[in-house]
Amino acid sequence: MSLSDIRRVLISDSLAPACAQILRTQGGIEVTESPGLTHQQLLSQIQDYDGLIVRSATKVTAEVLTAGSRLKLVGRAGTGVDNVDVECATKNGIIVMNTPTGNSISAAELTCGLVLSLSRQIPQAAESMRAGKWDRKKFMGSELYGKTIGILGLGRIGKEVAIRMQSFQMRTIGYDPIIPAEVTAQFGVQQFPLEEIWEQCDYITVHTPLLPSTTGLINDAAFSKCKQGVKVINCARGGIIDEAALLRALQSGQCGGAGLDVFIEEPPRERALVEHPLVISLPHLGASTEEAQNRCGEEIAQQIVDLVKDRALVGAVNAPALFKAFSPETKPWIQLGEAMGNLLQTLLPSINGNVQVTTSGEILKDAGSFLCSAVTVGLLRGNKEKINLVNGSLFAKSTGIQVSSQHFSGAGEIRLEVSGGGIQLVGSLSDSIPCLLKIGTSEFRSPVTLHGTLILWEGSAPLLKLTEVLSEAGSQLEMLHVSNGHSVAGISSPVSDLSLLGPCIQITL
Ligand SMILES: NC(=O)C1=CN([C@@H]2O[C@H](COP(=O)(O)OP(=O)(O)OC[C@H]3O[C@@H](n4cnc5c(N)ncnc54)[C@H](O)[C@@H]3O)[C@@H](O)[C@H]2O)C=CC1
Ligand SMILES: O=C(O)C(=O)COP(=O)(O)O
Repeated sequence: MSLSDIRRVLISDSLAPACAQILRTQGGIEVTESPGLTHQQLLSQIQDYDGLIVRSATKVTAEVLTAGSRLKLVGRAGTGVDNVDVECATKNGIIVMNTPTGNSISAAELTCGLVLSLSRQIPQAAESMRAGKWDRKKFMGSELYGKTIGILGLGRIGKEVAIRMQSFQMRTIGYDPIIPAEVTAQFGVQQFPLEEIWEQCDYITVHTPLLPSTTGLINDAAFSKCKQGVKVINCARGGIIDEAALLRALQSGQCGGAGLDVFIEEPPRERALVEHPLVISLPHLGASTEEAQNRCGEEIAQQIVDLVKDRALVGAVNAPALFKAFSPETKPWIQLGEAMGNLLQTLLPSINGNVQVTTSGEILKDAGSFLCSAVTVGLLRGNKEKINLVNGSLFAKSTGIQVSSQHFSGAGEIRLEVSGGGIQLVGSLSDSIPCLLKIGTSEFRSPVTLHGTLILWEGSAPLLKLTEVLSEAGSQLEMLHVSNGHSVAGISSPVSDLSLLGPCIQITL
């Protein structure tokens, strides 16, 4: 099963029309657009599709992924993939890809809009005008000028928020455990430990993914350390600000207002926050601009077309080994690893225990992990229906095979060794073509191209017998390699009866 073989795609959320158009015209893909499918409808239809494209509304659960028996890809036209069970997708060998930059500006602009709205209660004032009032006293605001905004999460969106709020001459401080302080200083954000952030801020905005470490990042304890009347904004994910703690802080006056675009449950059935007079709430609109939707729709479509055309793998969040299979430098090594794993599987009566992958040569210094995945895919091909470079290493663990790698540097040969069950195979590339050099102590006089259908036997070549059997079977000898122990023949098509040649094995790579 090739992961690039994507013929039918289902779009189950509302996306820009450009997405389907690019898939159809550039990828030759059949596209069904069904925004607003119910979970039950999705479950009953997904088996007909190779790819599914969603925004945040469709919940791509384990049930959906399992029902999608031919599903190879889930595309998220947007940033957060928390509506996709990525772990289950990986187990099932399904690529999950997103377009993380396409909607950053829109989300940042909306965040800034909420900061401004909170400072002057703009939506509340507009609402009171609509109700026929002229209430100038009630809506006394405060300037942003000279105030401090704390930005938690200084990635793509956090950075854009900082740059924009600086034009109001706000002081921008923040915290991010990954982005170095020197980097954020370049866009005007001074970082502090979280403990020192709370007491400094007039506004706090969160721009992190929802992780165990960010769930309830702003909670009762954090609110209690904040300035009285602090205003908070969440345009990231519901739950980063603890909703119950926020309600308590609003009721006590510790929090002076909140701008919420996202909720733990969407749409929120619990209405206390939405109905609170100091809360400005929105129905998850961060990415809802024409520009962001066009970008995300076009990008996800282009990424899928690139995959289908075998040009590149862009935006995949769960397939580091597969990514290597698209790079011209590493692609032939991946092919070699798969072919050697497959050869080892054919030579051994059963595979369990340890398989050792040994690389040598400077250019393979960091290749251990993706070559282990490639060897595993070859080892398990035929035993596991959906084995590929997305789930290779996960499958090895569950099958009781331990594939580990070691590397020898130095100026010697660049080669790959795969050993298991007492058999050692040595391979390398010859003009970028995967080749076998040795089986145990049998060293081939010239490299054996690992491609097409091969037959392998111990001993020298019974050339006459071989050509006779092959011609009777309608096949032809294409190459013959001999060594001090084994011989390998490349043949034009598989042969059903090899018994006339004695103990031979046939392998199709
Ligand atoms: N409301 C909406 O419609 C939209 C929401 N989003 C959401 O916005 C959030 C941020 O998106 P991006 O900026 O693109 O992500 P990003 O990955 O570029 O940045 C996230 C940052 O959070 C940091 N981080 C992780 N744990 C942290 C912690 N404990 N404390 C502080 N920082 C932490 C990371 O180091 C990273 O730099 C995501 O949750 C995304 O799903 C994105 C687009 C639209
Ligand atoms: O990209 C994200 O993370 C978002 O939250 C945007 O969600 P949406 O595409 O508008 O359903």
